[in-house]
Formats: sequence, C-alpha cells, structure tokens
Amino acid sequence: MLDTATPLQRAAPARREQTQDHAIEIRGLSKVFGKTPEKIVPLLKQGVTKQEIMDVHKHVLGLNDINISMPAGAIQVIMGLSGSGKSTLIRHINRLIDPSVGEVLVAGVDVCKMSPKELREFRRHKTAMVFQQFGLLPHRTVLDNAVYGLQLQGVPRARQVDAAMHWLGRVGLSGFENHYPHQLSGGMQQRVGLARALVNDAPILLMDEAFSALDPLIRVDMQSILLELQKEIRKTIVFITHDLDEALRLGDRIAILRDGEVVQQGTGQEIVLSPADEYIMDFVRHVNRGKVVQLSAVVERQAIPPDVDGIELPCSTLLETAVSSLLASGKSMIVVRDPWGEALGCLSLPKVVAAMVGP
Ligand SMILES: Nc1ncnc2c1ncn2[C@@H]1O[C@H](COP(=O)(O)OP(=O)(O)OP(=O)(O)O)[C@@H](O)[C@H]1O
Repeated sequence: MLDTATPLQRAAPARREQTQDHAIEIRGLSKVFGKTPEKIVPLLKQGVTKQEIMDVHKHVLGLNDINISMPAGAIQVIMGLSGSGKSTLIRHINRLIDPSVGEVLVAGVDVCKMSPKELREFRRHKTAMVFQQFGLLPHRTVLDNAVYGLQLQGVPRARQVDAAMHWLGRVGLSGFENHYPHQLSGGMQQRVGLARALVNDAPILLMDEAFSALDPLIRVDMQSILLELQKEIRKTIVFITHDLDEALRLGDRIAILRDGEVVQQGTGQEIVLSPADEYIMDFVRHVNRGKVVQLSAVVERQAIPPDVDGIELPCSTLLETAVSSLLASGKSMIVVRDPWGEALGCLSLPKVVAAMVGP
C-alpha cells in the first residue's frame, strides 16, 4: 500500500493535539512608522501610495493590509526582497511591534490585546525564536545556551539539562555540550540556536532569516535538519527568507511580500505553476520544477489501459523523484494514484520530463 499521507497526516496524534490550536491568522494588518500613524491609516483605504506616504506625509509604510492564514503544525514561509516588510511582519507575531491597524490571532486570541502579563506568558511559553546571527551568549557553554529559556522559566536544573541534552543530540551536537560558541563553526552555532529554541517546547517557532548567514552547503544541511525534525515536532513555524529556493524547499505555504504587501500566497507548486504577475514570474523563471511540481499537477484523468506495464506512484510524488523511480525501474510508464489508491491516469517519461522543463 502506498503511503500517500501528507506529513501533517502522518504526525503523531498527541503532537497534533498540542499544535492544532496554534494556527496564526493575520487579519487586515497595516503598519505605518512615523509620528502620527493613526492619521495615515485612513489614507491607505483611499489608495495613497507608499511613495506619497513617504514624500508628502513623511511616514514609512511598513506593511499594508496583510491577510495570511498560517496553518498549525506547518511551515509558513514569508519571502521577499530587502525592505519588503518580512521582519516587520514576523515581529508582529510576538508583538515586538504593535500594528497600526489589524489583528494577529494565535489560537484565536489577538496578541495585540493581551495584557502585559499575558504577553509575557505568551512569549515565554508559546513562542521561540531562531535568529540570523544565532544570538548565542558567548560566555556560556553550548549546554548553558541551550537551557537558557528553561532557566528563565525557573524549571529545575535536572529537567533543563535533560531537555537540552535531548535536543542537542537531535541536531547532531552530542559531545559538544561543554564547548563555547566561538569554538564552533557557523553551522554548528545555528544548530545550538535551533536546539535552544526546541528546548523551550513552544508550539510556535519564529525563524527570521535563520539560515541566511550560512554557507550554501551548510544552509542546505540546516534546511534538511529542520525538515526532518518537523516531521516529528509539527510546530507552527514562521520562516522568513529572501531566497526562493529555500522558500520552496521549506514552505508548506509561502507568502511573497513586495513593498509591504502580499503579492501572492499559496503552496510552492501553486506559485511556480501560476505566478500572479510579472514580478513573481521573474522570481520563478529559473526554479527547478522537478523539485516543486507534483505528479498531480501533470496527470490527466483517464482510464488505465489494461496492458500498461508501469510503476505506481502517489500523485504527491515530485517530478524529479518520479523520473528517478522510473529510470531505476526500467519501465516506461507511471500509473498515478490518488491518496485513496484510485488510479488517476498514466504518464510517460517524456511527459514528465516536458513538465519539468516547463512551457
Ligand atoms: N522602526 C522603523 N522606522 C521606520 N521605518 C521602518 C522601521 N522598521 C522598518 N521600517 C521600514 O519598513 C520597511 C520594511 O522593513 P523590514 O525591515 O520589515 O523589511 P525586510 O523585508 O525585513 O528587509 P531586510 O531583508 O533588509 O531585513 C522598510 O521600508 C523599512 O525601512
């Protein structure tokens, strides 16, 4: 029987219960920086441009009418070039920034309306951050960096150490507990950053350009570690990046920002196959479709000929994987099955390769 379940469906029930309430809803959120943002907000509805706000009103439009539903237990990527508003947006989620207008609902509760005590609890127990520059304390060992959050929470030392040892092991740092950050490479330091965030066991992980300071190969390694861990931890992860390949690799969903507005959001496949405008088209032009597009997007519903001699693959299979499987099998056709095992149609090798190349 083919395993056609999505990673979310495969997650352990207990973990799903823990994370299912931690969806994040950003609704009608705008942020204007300046002396009197409340005077600028009404102008946004009248269509005043970012440039006019800057030139005429001497304010900066950071974000304009952002609406994003971030599913619980999934990786939501926020992608955009420098100055598009990514950091401003992620900082609203733990209310390091207050919106000029709009709501940030976490588990249905508006973060912007929390009392100082509620906000403190929320930040401490519900969210953890991984920073671009790692944010490790240089005079603390790896272990003491990893326990830091639990120490603040007043958790007994033995439990702090247990949790830290577990997560340091999971990110491949067993044996490095007594090293200091300066004794580690950048990639290893960011593993500590990730372990420290996981030690807190918060359901929401906020990762602001977390892998952007790393060399390309190390960066891909870190992405693999995160994806592997996410199969088990099923956190609600908000991941900021300016890199499309990283966005496509990590994001269950991706929102692309430009000049403080969402230009397009959806799955990587949706964005690559149906770019919303020229701007997005330019972004996705050089994407390796084989790593993004699934058989489901290519197969046409048709009856399966009785004598077909092919391999069977689930419709969620990526084109690149499908080609490898086909070549390894020595056969010439793929029978594509839906998540319930029903045959949807057949695909030949040339058809799959043509879909990888694109129009
Ligand atoms: N405190 C602030 N005061 C005034 N303008 C600000 C402030 N913070 C951000 N901005 C402006 O808001 C816009 C969005 O900035 P933001 O830092 O969120 O973008 P970004 O996509 O994260 O960029 P980068 O990738 O360079 O960090 C920019 O025009 C920026 O100059």
